[in-house]
Amino acid sequence: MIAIERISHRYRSASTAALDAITLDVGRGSLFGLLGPNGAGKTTLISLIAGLIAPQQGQIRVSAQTLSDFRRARPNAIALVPQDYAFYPMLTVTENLAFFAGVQGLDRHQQKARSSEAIRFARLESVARQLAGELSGGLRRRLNLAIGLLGDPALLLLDEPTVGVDPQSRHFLLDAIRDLRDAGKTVIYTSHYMDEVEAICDRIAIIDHGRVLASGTLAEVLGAGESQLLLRLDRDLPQPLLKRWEAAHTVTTQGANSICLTPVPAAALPQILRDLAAHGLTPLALNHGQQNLEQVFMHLTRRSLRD
Ligand SMILES: Nc1ncnc2c1ncn2[C@@H]1O[C@H](COP(=O)(O)OP(=O)(O)OP(=O)(O)O)[C@@H](O)[C@H]1O
Repeated sequence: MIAIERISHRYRSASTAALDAITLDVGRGSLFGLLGPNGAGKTTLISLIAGLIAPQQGQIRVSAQTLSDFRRARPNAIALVPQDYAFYPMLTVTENLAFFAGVQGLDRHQQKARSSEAIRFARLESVARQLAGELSGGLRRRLNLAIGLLGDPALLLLDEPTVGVDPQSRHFLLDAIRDLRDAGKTVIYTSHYMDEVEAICDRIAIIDHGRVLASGTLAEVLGAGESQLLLRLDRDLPQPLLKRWEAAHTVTTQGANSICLTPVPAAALPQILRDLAAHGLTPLALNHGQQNLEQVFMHLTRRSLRD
């Protein structure tokens, strides 16, 4: 549905580009996760897709049209649910929805129908008459989402929709996002939370410093990581063995007597076990396999998602 072709963007006051020749394809009806640490360029990218800022280089095509032609033909088809709360705290939930439905140019009948539908979908019935500024963090996020749904968008852009919410609302929001995808909407979703992205997204892209480091299905991106061996031993690793392993692997300490070796192809396991036996060490726990998304991310960026 969306083809992002070599999009670059540099803010006026910035010395480096926020986006540097980003190319991505997002299929119709898919749930696409954009992962990256602070400052990676996620918000800039979805602001470009939403048409809030104009691309300086490259182009975005939606349903085979240029973004501006698509937006002109279907002004409400792309909705952005921003990171910040985008409603009036002094208005009630219902008044906010009525106001934003009006902004979207819906007629009276549509305003009523779409507001009721958004309240129902976000399960805001019990707080419909409450001031938005008095809602809990989770309910505010749900109101943000409800406002984004008023125009019945085909493409929904969600910028960190679960930041600062309680576990129950987080669960609700993730289920709701999945339901939107199941109803045929295309959803692009940015997050710091690996577990969320692993749980709900069909495809993901890891971005950092404005570049795509990996993209594809979860299995494809995980496949780009290295195999690793996590070991918990009955005592400290002796220096000679550490030196020997460091010649073939990256060895990191993970806590008392726990270490992680990467890369460790399956064929290297028998020798590692022989090394342990030769030094009189007993593995208390041993876990060999693929890295998870967090580890792949660290491997690709050399930093944690929450730096
Ligand atoms: N209005 C602006 N003017 C100048 N530089 C900006 C502006 N907005 C963002 N940037 C810079 O552009 C880069 C990308 O920022 P962006 O907000 O897109 O990242 P992000 O991945 O969404 O980060 P976060 O998770 O913190 O929201 C950063 O280096 C940021 O400092």
